[in-house]
Amino acid sequence: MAKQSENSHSSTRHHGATDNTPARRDTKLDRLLKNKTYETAKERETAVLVSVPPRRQTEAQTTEYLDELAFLIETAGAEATKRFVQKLEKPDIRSYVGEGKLAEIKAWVTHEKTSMVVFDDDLSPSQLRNLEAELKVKIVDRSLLILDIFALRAKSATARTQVELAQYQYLLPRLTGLWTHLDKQRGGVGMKGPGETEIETDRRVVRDRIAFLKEKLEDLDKQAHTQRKTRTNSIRVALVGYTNVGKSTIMNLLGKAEVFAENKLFATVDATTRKVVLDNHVPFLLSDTVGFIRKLPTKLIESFKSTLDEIREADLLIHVVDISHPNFEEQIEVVNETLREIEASDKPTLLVFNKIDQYKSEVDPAPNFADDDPDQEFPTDFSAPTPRPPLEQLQESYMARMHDPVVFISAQNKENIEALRELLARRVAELFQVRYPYSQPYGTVAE
Ligand SMILES: Nc1nc2c(ncn2[C@@H]2O[C@H](COP(=O)(O)OP(=O)(O)OP(=O)(O)O)[C@@H](O)[C@H]2O)c(=O)[nH]1
Ligand SMILES: [Mg+2]
Repeated sequence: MAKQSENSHSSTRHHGATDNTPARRDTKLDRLLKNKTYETAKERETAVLVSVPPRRQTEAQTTEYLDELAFLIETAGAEATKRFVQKLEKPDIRSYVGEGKLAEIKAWVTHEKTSMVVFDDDLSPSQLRNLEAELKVKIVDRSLLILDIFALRAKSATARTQVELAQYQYLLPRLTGLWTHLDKQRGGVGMKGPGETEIETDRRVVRDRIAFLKEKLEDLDKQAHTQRKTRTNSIRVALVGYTNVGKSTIMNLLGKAEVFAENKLFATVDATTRKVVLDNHVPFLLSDTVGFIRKLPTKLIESFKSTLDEIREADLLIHVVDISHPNFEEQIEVVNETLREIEASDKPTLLVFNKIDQYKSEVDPAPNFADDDPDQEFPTDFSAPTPRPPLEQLQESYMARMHDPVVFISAQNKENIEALRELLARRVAELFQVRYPYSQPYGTVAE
């Protein structure tokens, strides 16, 4: 099989998703030159991506999902070098992919430098074991990858405890024989979880640890709850949305906060709250929260209860959407679905379409993956770009369609921010009136 760089034909890739165009050769030599010193040039781990899309899934969707997986891998500090796709009715119960595809992956892994194989789904404990035995490299599934990124990002005691809890819950059913033959390859992506000794101890120890972490979280929760109680008489607003849509950037704009914003997935894992006073309007509390993503592991949602409380207890949600993303409509759905899951879907909501500066009314088609073509990351379909409506038309249609107020902005270029401020101030004032009919908003709002 010819060595080929990761599929690079989708111009829908963006946000810095892995971009290995043949033109932009990033050879080992280039990297060494960049790093100057040979000895200290630490090589990035390389990852092979595997996806088993259901037959009804379009090629464009498959590419988008793989782009997102490549972006997650990049965020975790590794590089996606190859993609394997196999359309199946449902994943193989034994090895996730079929026998033939597994042999193909094995051939690649054996001949090309590969640190890990990453699956765009969760694997059952037995699939994980079988794949490890067969491929003899690190096997990372979607939950493990997301947990790894969360572990990198979590800073506060609460977030760290939440991540640790989710890691142990992930580990528990996978204890038997896990990673035993991989001791030498420990470290790097997918391995930031509990250390060697814990992995080798029995389930009881892990269960004890889970119980301990749950108790610790309860304590932290009580403290947070008491803190929140002191913020009486304030309307609480929470920024929600898919990961990387610009929530923290908006938080920084409105709240004059210094929240970490970055073109990486899950830049924010800790919740941050700031008091916001817009000119002479009613002050309110604004919280920035963790972003959502498709197939967010349920266990992770459960263990992030305290962070998600910020959303659950909010009076108003600002649902931020990245309109420049080709999949933005599906992302809206993922966010709405997650809100339903955490029982926060019936709150008043402002829909904020961000990144209008980057909106393109034409999106290049995704490459067409042929089912039985072994080199299927190569596109076989170069049809015309998919047209999308001009921004004005999209705005009109959304404004007419949604029952929630809608505003279109560019947080980066500070475009239309005044409209957002006005809308927000008006909604907060209305909510304040309903909630505290006998209160004066000014001077009564506690920090
Ligand atoms: N082009 C453009 N980029 C933007 C805009 N707003 C934010 N960004 C960029 O988008 C990236 C993600 O922004 P964040 O504010 O970190 O997004 P987030 O929603 O907080 O992301 P997570 O915390 O990872 O869920 C950053 O590189 C921002 O600079 C915008 O209006 N236009
Ligand atoms: Mg953020």
